[in-house]
Amino acid sequence: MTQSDSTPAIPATSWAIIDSTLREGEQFARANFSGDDKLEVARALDAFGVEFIEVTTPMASPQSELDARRLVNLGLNAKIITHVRCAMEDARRAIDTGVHGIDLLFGTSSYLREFSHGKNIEQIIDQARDVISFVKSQGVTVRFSAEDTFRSQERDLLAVYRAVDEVGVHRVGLADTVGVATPRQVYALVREVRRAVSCDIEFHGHNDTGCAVSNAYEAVEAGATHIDTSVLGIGERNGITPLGGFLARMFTLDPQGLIDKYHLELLPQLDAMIARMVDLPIPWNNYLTGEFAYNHKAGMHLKAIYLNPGAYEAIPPEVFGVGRRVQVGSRLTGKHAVAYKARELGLHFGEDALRTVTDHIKALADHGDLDDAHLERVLREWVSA
Ligand SMILES: CC(=O)SCCNC(=O)CCNC(=O)[C@H](O)C(C)(C)COP(=O)(O)OP(=O)(O)OC[C@H]1O[C@@H](n2cnc3c(N)ncnc32)[C@H](O)[C@@H]1OP(=O)(O)O
Ligand SMILES: O=C(O)CCC(=O)C(=O)O
Ligand SMILES: [Mg+2]
Repeated sequence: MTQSDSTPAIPATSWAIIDSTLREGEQFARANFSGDDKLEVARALDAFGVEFIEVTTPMASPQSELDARRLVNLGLNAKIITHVRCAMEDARRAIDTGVHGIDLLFGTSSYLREFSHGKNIEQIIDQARDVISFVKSQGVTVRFSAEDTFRSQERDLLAVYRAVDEVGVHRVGLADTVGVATPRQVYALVREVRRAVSCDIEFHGHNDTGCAVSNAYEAVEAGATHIDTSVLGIGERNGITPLGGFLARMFTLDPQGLIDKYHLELLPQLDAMIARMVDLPIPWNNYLTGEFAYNHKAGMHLKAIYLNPGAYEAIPPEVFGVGRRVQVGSRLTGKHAVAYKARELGLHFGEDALRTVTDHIKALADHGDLDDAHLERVLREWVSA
């Protein structure tokens, strides 16, 4: 049973989405959004109701800078944030675009300290203090994230997070940059950071080991307030927490809360829009919107599905604007499913005939599943046979 009482397991009001399709998503191999694409994506995310939209740094290229300005000028409800290095020059350029918020990052793992920027923890803290103070002085919301958090030393992380909290950062970020964290590690570290700082906490999780959704969930359970997503999960390598997957996870914990917060029925359009822009199909097993996400086939399932779809569905598909498919013409079918299908066609079989026609369908399906037209033909032939 989904938990739909007045006290949800994890209230949807306790977290917000920072959708990074226009930042992390732009780092996906097949993404090369035009300026107009970005406007379309931002408007669609805003109509859906995400709270924040993260966009590529204006440092990346002249077009990126122009696009950031255009996105800010759309006047959406969603707040526009840009994602920049923890450097004064980047912060200045970001503020100049008029964005509502700035996401700063600095790698704290030995990998990134050695091979990316070459700074030690003290230097990171000093630079973070300066840049955060500057951004705050401009009246802009600022977040600081320790890139590659889960391969960083805990004592370094806590020193950095405490230092930026003291200078009044609005949010700290934990980033599973290479997708290596386990759900239990995410829970434990977010819990630790929750005790160490008073500001909000953001989580950004990659999917290299298939844990992006569960890690985002654990982060929220441990006290994270903001979760990074992208539509279809697009991002560097195999991507990050997908918007649809994260919402599916959270829906079961507070259905009404999600319905109140977002236009969930617009998810199929969002997924289809990004699939079109990156010129790839929506994966067949995609959360909620995959072609077969609501396909029911086995006879034991079909019997119950006809009586109450909730028997084999955690989330009602119509809430997310999708439909279910009931596949009756396979060797796994059962008499209840065949009887329902027959009734839909206005046909009625007695008990013995039903058994016989069901067995006949199974035997036929041993040579390949029957599509709807074939199934109908068989049922009509056998009812009069
Ligand atoms: C995990 C992530 O996804 S992080 C976000 C990644 N996003 C991007 O990289 C956005 C697109 N990037 C770009 O357009 C470019 O990389 C730019 C404009 C940011 C920088 O371009 P370039 O000056 O040509 O440098 P390049 O990309 O080759 O190298 C990265 C530079 O950033 C520095 N750097 C890396 N991380 C940080 C940081 N957190 N804070 C400050 N500087 C940093 C590196 O030291 C290096 O500078 P250096 O040459 O002085 O050593
Ligand atoms: O800034 C962040 O928190 C995340 C940056 C990023 O994309 C990553 O670390 O994978
Ligand atoms: Mg990332």
